[in-house]
Amino acid sequence: MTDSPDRIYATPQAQVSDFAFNEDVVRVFPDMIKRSVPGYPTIVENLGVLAAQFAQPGSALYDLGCSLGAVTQAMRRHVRSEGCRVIGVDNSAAMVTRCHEYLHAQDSMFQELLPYELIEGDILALDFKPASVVALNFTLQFIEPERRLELLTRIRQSLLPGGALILSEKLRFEDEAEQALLTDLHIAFKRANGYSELEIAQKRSALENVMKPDSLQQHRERLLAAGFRQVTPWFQCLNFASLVALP
Ligand SMILES: Nc1ncnc2c1ncn2[C@@H]1O[C@H](C[S@+](CC[C@H]([NH3+])C(=O)[O-])CC(=O)[O-])[C@@H](O)[C@H]1O
Ligand SMILES: O=C(O)C(=O)Cc1ccccc1
Repeated sequence: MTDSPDRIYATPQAQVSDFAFNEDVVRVFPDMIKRSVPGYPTIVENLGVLAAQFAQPGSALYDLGCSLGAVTQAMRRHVRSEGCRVIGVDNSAAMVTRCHEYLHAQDSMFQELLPYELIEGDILALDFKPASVVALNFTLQFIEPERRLELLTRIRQSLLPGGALILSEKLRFEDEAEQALLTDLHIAFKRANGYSELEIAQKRSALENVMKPDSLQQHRERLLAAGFRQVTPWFQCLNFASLVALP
């Protein structure tokens, strides 16, 4: 389980196919996400701290679109509330298989971790248990835009008093100049992390039809429409942000 370097887009492809969370991506995912998402390690670690703050005894903590379980691991390390369990959900079989291995490894390294459950399935079809913490860490942007409100409404309905939704996303900016500046800075971040111009361009084209970021205002309005009463950004690094939404 070493971090294999991401070279997926390093060679020219005649036609770049749509990005998918398949076995090739799973193999390099820890390296890919660290080198592509500014602030990712800080967000993940602090998600554990936030989860500990909002966790209610005897409730479920969801990691929706858990990939390899980085957020699940952070929650298991930080949360001390009695009778909680972390439920990781992802619809990529390749991710879930590898996620099991990472969580077993965590179990062998630490004691007194929260129990966990992994579900291979679509978060749009999930039957939510009463939850105190729900994390959507860079997952909502991969959900069809017209289904986002329905998902957030179901999350809101499953949240217990004192709980929270933590939503991390790549942001889009309505102001053209701001969008251009932060896009350029994100490309500079990728370049600084060793990605070539070809890798950056091919990945951008692979993500075009698959990942659809919203603006902060769209997120805020949709969260309020879903029934959340307070929406507070707690982190932003370039065009990547994380919000806490309270029921
Ligand atoms: N409908 C769906 N149902 C379930 N899973 C889904 C769905 N759509 C996409 N996914 C899953 O959501 C994850 C998004 S990655 C999350 C990173 C992680 N949270 C992390 O903190 O490391 C974000 C990124 O790579 O930028 C993938 O594993 C998909 O299979
Ligand atoms: O690479 C990008 O441009 C991104 O916006 C983030 C990302 C990170 C990992 C998988 C898919 C998208």
